[in-house]
Amino acid sequence: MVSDKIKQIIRDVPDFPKPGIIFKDITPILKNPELCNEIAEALAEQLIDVEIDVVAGIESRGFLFGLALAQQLNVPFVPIRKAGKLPYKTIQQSYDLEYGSATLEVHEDAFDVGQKVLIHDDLLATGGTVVAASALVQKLGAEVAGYSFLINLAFLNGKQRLKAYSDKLFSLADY
Ligand SMILES: O=P(O)(O)OC[C@H]1O[C@H](OP(=O)(O)OP(=O)(O)O)[C@H](O)[C@@H]1O
Ligand SMILES: Nc1ncnc2[nH]cnc12
Repeated sequence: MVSDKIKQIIRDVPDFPKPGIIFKDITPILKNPELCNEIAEALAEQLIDVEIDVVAGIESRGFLFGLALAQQLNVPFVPIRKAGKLPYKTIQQSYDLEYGSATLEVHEDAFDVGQKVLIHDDLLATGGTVVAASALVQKLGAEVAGYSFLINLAFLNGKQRLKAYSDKLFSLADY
């Protein structure tokens, strides 16, 4: 199964980027094109019953499979980026994550009012990052259609924080 393959190939790096964090390193996945294809297909398969107009991926690891997922679903892709990277007019949202804090931005014309936006990232930890992304989606008058991750660190209970936006949460490998 794809979840077993992901768990086998991921590298745990203790104390990165801070003492006490066990970092889930997905770079070994990227060296395996067959598994990358399988993951993109499995992400799309999980979403078969979800109405989705756009996939939004979060910089940077959310870009890796976000575009592949959008192509599988045949819908547009929107990059949600860290502050200062997007060239046109943006809106911003600051947040805390498992090991720090940051600001996310999206172009102000990224979504149309009422569009159903699937938020994709590689990993759900505390949920701070995707909550900020959800706030950006809502600020532009669009709706969060659901969330898609390769990995859910379920012991950190990020899911609880997402319920205010959508209870549709999909992941391929849970810890
Ligand atoms: O659920 P949270 O506690 O918010 O943490 C999850 C976020 O942390 C990581 O990103 P990071 O900010 O390290 O950036 P990167 O993708 O550029 O490595 C990961 O890719 C998620 O976006
Ligand atoms: N433990 C972790 N491993 C990889 N990325 C993360 N983002 C937040 N927590 C993480």
